[in-house]
Amino acid sequence: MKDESQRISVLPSGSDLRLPWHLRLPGPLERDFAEFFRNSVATVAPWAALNVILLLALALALECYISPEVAARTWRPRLLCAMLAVATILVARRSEWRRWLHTVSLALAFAVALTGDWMGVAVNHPLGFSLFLQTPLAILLMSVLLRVPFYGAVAGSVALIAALAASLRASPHIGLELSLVLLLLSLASASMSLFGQYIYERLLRQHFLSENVLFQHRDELHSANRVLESQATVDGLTGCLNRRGMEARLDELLHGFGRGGAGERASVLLFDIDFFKQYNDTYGHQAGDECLKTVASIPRALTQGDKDFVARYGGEEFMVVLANTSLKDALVFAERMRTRIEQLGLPHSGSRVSQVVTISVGVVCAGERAADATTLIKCADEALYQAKGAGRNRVAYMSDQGRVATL
Ligand SMILES: Nc1nc2c(ncn2[C@@H]2O[C@H](COP(=O)(O)OP(=O)(O)OP(=O)(O)O)[C@@H](O)[C@H]2O)c(=O)[nH]1
Repeated sequence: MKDESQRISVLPSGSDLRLPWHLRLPGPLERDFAEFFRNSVATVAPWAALNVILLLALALALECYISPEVAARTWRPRLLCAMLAVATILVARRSEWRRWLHTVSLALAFAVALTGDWMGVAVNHPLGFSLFLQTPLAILLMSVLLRVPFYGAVAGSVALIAALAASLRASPHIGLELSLVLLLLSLASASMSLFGQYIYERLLRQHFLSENVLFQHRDELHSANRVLESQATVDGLTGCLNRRGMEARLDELLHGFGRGGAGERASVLLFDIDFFKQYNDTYGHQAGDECLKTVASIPRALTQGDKDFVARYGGEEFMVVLANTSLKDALVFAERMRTRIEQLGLPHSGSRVSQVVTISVGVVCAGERAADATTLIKCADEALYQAKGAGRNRVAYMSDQGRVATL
């Protein structure tokens, strides 16, 4: 039951994915989102800016056609706007300048609206009021095309509408009614484009948040799996591989034979502590556990190869597998291990062979006539049995001919 709840807790929960109404993401996610947002806007911003340049050119052409005097006043402000549009294209395309994208986009929208206001006040022509329409167009440009972030677009829209109101008041050619119509149009444009911008940014943030949370949980899931995997193959008391881990590693090693993996040899050493039952009876089960841990630390310290390993085969029985090791070398290892454990000097008054803890070892080598894991373990067990029978605290081995001898 406990395991099940732990497993479920690594999956995303609803609260991880809930985006607040004000759109702000928690902590560093907000910074990451800003970059993600800028990069997504950068792909459309150059086309939006190009669109602005074309419209500015068309407006100027129309002004030249209707009234060359008006065009003589408006070409400079229109050129300024076109230059800012070019700057927007450049900033969007260069990744090292991209952090300025929203600032330049805002500057372009302000330039379009404010030059419109200025021209509307300066130009005296029956169609001059249309110049004030650049404000609602600039608001649309800022939110819908250049995708300035929502709060920037709100502030920008308020400032542009205030500037329009001031310009209309200052204009000697525009009456109150027309002023109200123009203001209403700008307000309508602002409310619709800001609403659209809010929805768009919300969807984008939600998508970003979901992906991030899922990635995060996937990583958590992977590390939890790694922990579970190691728990399933490692013995909790000694830190050696458990029997399941041992079987997997030994199979892997033996399957590598003939594929140039770990060479064509491997030696298997099976050992157990002499008179361990008496040790438990004398010193208690807990001291027995400590003794197992200390004894296991010796072969773990002695094994060096990547493919060598030590496993707790069961109870007080351990297995050492030495990859690419001949019988001769395995016997040297076994003898060294036996001596080191004896030299630990762990008192064992219940033992009938020594005053300290000792081990008996059975060794077998999988050579050219490579055996399967079961046969190898059976042979090592037979050798261990002989070591016990020959008086314990010694190493016995099975030769290539299948004969058992003690050292
Ligand atoms: N403390 C402790 N004891 C264990 C553990 N696993 C097995 N044992 C004990 O190990 C003892 C093994 O006893 P036996 O199989 O009779 O072997 P032995 O007394 O070592 O005798 P020989 O192997 O013939 O020298 C048993 O008493 C088990 O209870 C463990 O995890 N902790």
